Amino acid sequence: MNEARPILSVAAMRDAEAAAPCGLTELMERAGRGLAEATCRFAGPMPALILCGPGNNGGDGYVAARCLAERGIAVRVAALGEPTSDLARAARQHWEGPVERVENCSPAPVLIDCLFGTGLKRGLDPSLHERLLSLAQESHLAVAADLPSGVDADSGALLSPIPDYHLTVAFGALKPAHRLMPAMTQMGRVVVANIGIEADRRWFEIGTPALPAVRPDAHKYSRGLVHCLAGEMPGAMALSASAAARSGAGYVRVSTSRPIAGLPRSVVEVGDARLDDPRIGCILVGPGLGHLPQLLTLALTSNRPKVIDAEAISLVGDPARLRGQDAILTPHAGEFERLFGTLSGSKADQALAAAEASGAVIVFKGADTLVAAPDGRLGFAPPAPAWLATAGTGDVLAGMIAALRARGMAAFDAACAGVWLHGRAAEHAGPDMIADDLLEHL
Ligand SMILES: NC(=O)C1=CN([C@@H]2O[C@H](COP(=O)(O)OP(=O)(O)OC[C@H]3O[C@@H](n4cnc5c(N)ncnc54)[C@H](O)[C@@H]3O)[C@@H](O)[C@H]2O)[C@H](O)CC1
Ligand SMILES: [K+]
Repeated sequence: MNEARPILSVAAMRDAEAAAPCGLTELMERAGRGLAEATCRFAGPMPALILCGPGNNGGDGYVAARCLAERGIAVRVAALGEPTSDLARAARQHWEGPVERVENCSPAPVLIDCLFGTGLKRGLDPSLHERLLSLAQESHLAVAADLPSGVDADSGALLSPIPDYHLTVAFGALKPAHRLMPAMTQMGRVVVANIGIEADRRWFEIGTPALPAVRPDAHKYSRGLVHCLAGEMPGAMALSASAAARSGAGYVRVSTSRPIAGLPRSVVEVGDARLDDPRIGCILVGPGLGHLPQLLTLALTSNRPKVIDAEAISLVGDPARLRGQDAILTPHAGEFERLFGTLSGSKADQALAAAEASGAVIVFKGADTLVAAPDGRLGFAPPAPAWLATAGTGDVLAGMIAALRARGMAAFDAACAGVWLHGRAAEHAGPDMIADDLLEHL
């Protein structure tokens, strides 16, 4: 797997800052320098206006102003008032230029927002967010330092309206909001400035997967047998089974009571089949299931790994029923709520709570898909095209994950890999794709 980018909550970021051997002053210096560097690369030598807030996000702004001025860029600074933290006060003192007032400063081609970062506690006052929106509107490029001011770093919620940014420079590590809705869609390109902190890697952005190699002595069973349980609407399982076959499973079979149209000829249809067959690498139940709870019950009687998708998720009834199962669940928001109820906290908190309650790997789908493991690992999907939001793409994802699991990947790794490949397949398929088209890009 490519070096996955770590994601730190506000609390984890504070711990990492405190543990940094270089000290906080140097961290701020590196953050400000990284912001100036990224802005220059992105915007070139255009004149810039930096808005500085009272805390350390503002401190980064004063450092960036000094660095931009050293590069010969025409930079102005406007502040909300005097800095309130010692670090920011020191950074302010090292800025030798004038400091204007945010309320009445004039705009510039590049706007750099250093008003608030991870310390935001509530939405900006209406007059301030209006001012931010209008200064961004009058600029050519808007850059956010760490986070757009108005975004809750842990949940991705907008505490007050923000403009659309072209660039967001995260310091040290991504924060959950960089990969959560709705904030993630307004940040433009997100880059991480390395400031030399040691980041915990239990939460991370899902990166390019390392897929198991096909061994020279492979045969169809050793490459992974996926057993699909077709339900009342077998078209959905045709998509899943095709996706499993195209995702490298050695053998895909579907148990069904009637012929299924649209299956590749390599996928085998069977009547009754034993589900305790040790050759089964993964069972898939849910796509097109309809009201056949007995098929879920059947799947749960087997000790084989399983992917539980779609209607089957709601039919589980009680998350505790999954304890001891080697299961991956792939709910969208509605299915998630039907099984787990209304959980509190951010989407990240909810995904982790669901994984803990069920003992299963949870793929909590959406524009900001998360993969949560019961042991606390959490993968955040990199942004995927919005045109994935169409009927049947979930069936394809479930089939892909089942194949990767059957190929011997661990449940959490298979789920992360499936989510990543699904997003990239959609990029290749293009905006006019339907779910069937994804199969040609796996
Ligand atoms: N992560 C690192 O290693 C480093 C991060 N740095 C930067 O510091 C900010 C976080 O700084 P902090 O001082 O904790 O918070 P803020 O600057 O975001 O703001 C805190 C300040 O603002 C007040 N406040 C909060 N919300 C509001 C509001 N809606 N209206 C008015 N005032 C508000 C709050 O009470 C505080 O006084 C991080 O994002 C990085 O940019 C450092 O560079 C060091 C390294
Ligand atoms: K900011």
